[in-house]
Amino acid sequence: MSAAAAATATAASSAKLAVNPLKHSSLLSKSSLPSAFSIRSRDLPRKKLTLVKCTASRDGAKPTILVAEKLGEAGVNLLEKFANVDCSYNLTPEELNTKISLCDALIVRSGTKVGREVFESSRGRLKVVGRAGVGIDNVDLSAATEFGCLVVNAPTANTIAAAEHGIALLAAMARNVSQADASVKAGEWKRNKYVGVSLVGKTLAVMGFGKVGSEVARRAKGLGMRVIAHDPYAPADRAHAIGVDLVSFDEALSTADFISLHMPLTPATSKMLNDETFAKMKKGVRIVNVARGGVIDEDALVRALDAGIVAQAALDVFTKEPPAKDSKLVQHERVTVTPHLGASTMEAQEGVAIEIAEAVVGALNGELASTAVNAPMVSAEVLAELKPYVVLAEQLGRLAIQLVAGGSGVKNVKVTYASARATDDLDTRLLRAMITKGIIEPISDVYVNLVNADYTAKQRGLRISEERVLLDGSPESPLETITVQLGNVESKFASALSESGDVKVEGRVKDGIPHLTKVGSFEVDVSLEGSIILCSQVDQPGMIGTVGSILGESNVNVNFMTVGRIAPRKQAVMAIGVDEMPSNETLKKIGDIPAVEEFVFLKL
Ligand SMILES: NC(=O)C1=CN([C@@H]2O[C@H](COP(=O)(O)OP(=O)(O)OC[C@H]3O[C@@H](n4cnc5c(N)ncnc54)[C@H](O)[C@@H]3O)[C@@H](O)[C@H]2O)C=CC1
Ligand SMILES: O=C(O)C(=O)COP(=O)(O)O
Repeated sequence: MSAAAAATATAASSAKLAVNPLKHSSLLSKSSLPSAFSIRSRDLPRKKLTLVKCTASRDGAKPTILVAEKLGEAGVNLLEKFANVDCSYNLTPEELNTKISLCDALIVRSGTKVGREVFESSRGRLKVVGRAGVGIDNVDLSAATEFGCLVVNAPTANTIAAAEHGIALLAAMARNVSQADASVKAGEWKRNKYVGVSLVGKTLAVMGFGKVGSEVARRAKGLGMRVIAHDPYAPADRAHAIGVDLVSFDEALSTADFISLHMPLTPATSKMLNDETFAKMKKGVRIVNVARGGVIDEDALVRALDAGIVAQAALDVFTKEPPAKDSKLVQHERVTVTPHLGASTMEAQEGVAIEIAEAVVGALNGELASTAVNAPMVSAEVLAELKPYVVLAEQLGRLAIQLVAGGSGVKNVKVTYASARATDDLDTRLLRAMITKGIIEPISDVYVNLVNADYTAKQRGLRISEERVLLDGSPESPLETITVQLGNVESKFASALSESGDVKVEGRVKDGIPHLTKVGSFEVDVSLEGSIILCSQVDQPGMIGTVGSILGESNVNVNFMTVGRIAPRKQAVMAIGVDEMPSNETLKKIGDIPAVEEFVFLKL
């Protein structure tokens, strides 16, 4: 007798009427297909792949999107085709917190602080924050992630606008354009006072060689400048391709005549220009900032200007926006300022509005946003290939947890991916998140999605270890099998225990459809759609017919039936896929069949 069979014998009586206690209720609608054992599962209605779906559209109602800052018309039009759109600008933090509990998505630019209180006030309804621009320093990403709220941005549509504004400020500063303009308008004509400096032949240090930085570099080369760049993460060959040398931070500071800032504001870049770093600069350096005010210690900049270390500065961004009217920095006569206009061109605003509207609508529709900031970004091709495996992963998690007696005690999850693909050619983040979702959602009120899966698992003390088994053969499909094992648990269906005592289920994708292929040590084959009844019995003739008749009499449509057995006439597990939920009475009749030792009903 195998270990599983032995366990079955002891657990059999207590598990006889194991009815699913789960709250998950998304049953497939009743199929119009005839009740026969040979129905192909691909004929059944398919579930949509849902990674971060909003609650409102689950009920069929239109979602509500709050647009809290001016967004280009084309973007608003796009949103209105899909949702109720509330364009309310200049909200106080209190007004925003009140409104947000009625919204599924929020769209902001740089002027709205989306802090923890916003997510708390939304009470779980807010599913997407769209940042209509690049910098997401005004959004509390950890709070968003904790609350399972996806944050997306529009990272490309304003790149050129920001780069052009950087160049505009560079040239305007070097030639005192704004000061001279104000002077002429005040009735003066001071040609000697506003003599500038030339750009050609000067060294420009681009700090942050990303999208904007590299476009600034390209344009500055066109103006005849020597361009160097500092960026700890940028590839040297990309810089070389446009004739730029990547240098260290200190070398950039000490050799530059002009410094242009293009890194994001992060804890690491906060106040990276400060008293100490200004002291390393060439005397008379000129600084342009179209990144974020916070990357400069503004008081230190005033000191550096007064000390003559910095000859001039041109600033589009400030630590606090708008800055105080009497700000020494803003009022400094050698400082040129604009009110955060980097992204403000007609073209960029139109582009950004469309980019963010598409991302937000896509996310509310459950699509994986390619501009997600707090969730794995997976390309459309990879996602298309992984789609059935993502469904398989969630269903295996859902099945495994339902096989555990008192499911909430689960702490250890082992996932094994068997694949002929090289390790770095298989992105398991999505699969892990979906297994986590499948395990946690049936036993809690937490809504798990791709955004908060790892965080939620950690919070609940769920340790998920992943293992790869490298198979021989051609890696046409990304995966052969996924196995989910829950360790140190008791099962309500003892035959689901592996030899090592874990609850174990294995599945694979066949013809694009996820299948359950193993329960404990028993090989089965049932498509993962609808619900499943697992019965353990001594293998004998007539079992399929007996169970089939009970289900048929109760008008429960069977879509699949298989029997996995250790050996003929020994222990067997029968897996029955059903389209409808059988009544308790029907389940009891199955449990009362003398040969049935234990059974369990599992909802997908
Ligand atoms: N003033 C405005 O209206 C606008 C401002 N921006 C700001 O410009 C900045 C850059 O935007 P993109 O180029 O689109 O972003 P990006 O992500 O393409 O580039 C940022 C670059 O900074 C680099 N970086 C990170 N830490 C660094 C460090 N410590 N030192 C040097 N480089 C570092 C990164 O490796 C990356 O290459 C962002 O802060 C964004 O918010 C962007 C658009 C408009
Ligand atoms: O995209 C960015 O990072 C910007 O700074 C642009 O900000 P804005 O959308 O104009 O408030």
